[in-house]
Amino acid sequence: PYVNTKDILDKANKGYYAVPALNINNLEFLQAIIEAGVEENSPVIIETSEGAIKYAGDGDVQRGASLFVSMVRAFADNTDIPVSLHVDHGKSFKILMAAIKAGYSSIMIDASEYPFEKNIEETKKMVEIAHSVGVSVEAELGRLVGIEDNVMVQSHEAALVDPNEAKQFVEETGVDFLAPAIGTSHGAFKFKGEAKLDFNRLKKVKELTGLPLVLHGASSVPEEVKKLAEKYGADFRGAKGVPSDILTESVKYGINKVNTDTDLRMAFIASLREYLANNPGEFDPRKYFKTPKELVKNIIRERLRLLGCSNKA
Ligand SMILES: O=C(COP(=O)(O)O)NO
Ligand SMILES: [Ca+2]
Ligand code: NA
Ligand SMILES: [Zn+2]
Repeated sequence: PYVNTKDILDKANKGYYAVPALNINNLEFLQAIIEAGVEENSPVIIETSEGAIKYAGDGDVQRGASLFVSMVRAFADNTDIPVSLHVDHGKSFKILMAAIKAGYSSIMIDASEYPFEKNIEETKKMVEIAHSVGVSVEAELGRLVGIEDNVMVQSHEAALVDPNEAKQFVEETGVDFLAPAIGTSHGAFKFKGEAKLDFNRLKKVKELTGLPLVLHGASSVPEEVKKLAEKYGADFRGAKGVPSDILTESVKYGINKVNTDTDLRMAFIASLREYLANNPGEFDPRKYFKTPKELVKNIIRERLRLLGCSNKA
């Protein structure tokens, strides 16, 4: 069934497990996600960035949002696993309202680049609107280093979450789930040196808020995917993600939603490169998209098991 993201995350919070939030821009990634969720009997959270909504509607954001709701509901209304649809990194009031109007389960209002008080003000406004029509809300505190969907956040601006601010933020905004910045960043090039997250801050934010918490920039960049892509001409030198053991540790300390976009993209392109290199005469998309979808599904299945949400549908 099509559910509210809050329902999925409140269960995960109580059950001490996490659910991946998986970004899509087209049909093929959605098919892979649903198939993996059904095979693992796991809830799944589908999310779309503002760029995805513009892409799907060719710039018409209401059309883009409505298209994604129709696509996701076509699967969700016909399967036994809980499925929700979420706006990732919402910053535009117009896009957030289009998504609410279209029937999204939840939205993220990302006002994390503003000063604390303005983040509270922006988030509070969207919470009031979203809650009035039963839509749940995610917000972000602290700033991620890295490329946030083509917006480069200078590393000197990166500020990890202040746990005491988190308590005040949650109380004043009424937000349903929170993304505390604890050292991850978006994209495939996350750590200069060794991967390290600030688990002390994470534990404090959990103690002080009790809310389901979100890890952004959680892709692992699996070595075998990187190697496959590079074997067929990709240049992913320096790509490095969040190792699996650090992901499981973050779940132990209170993460319940694990945003995963880069791993799906890398898997798809690695397998597509391999297929095209080995099938130079092929031009049927049902053929050349098939094995990429399979690899994406396998990556997702592994992630569902790692996060502990298999058989939690
Ligand atoms: O945080 C993410 C995705 O992060 P990755 O680039 O690590 O997949 N989306 O909001
Ligand atoms: Ca942000
Ligand atoms: Na999000
Ligand atoms: Zn993110």
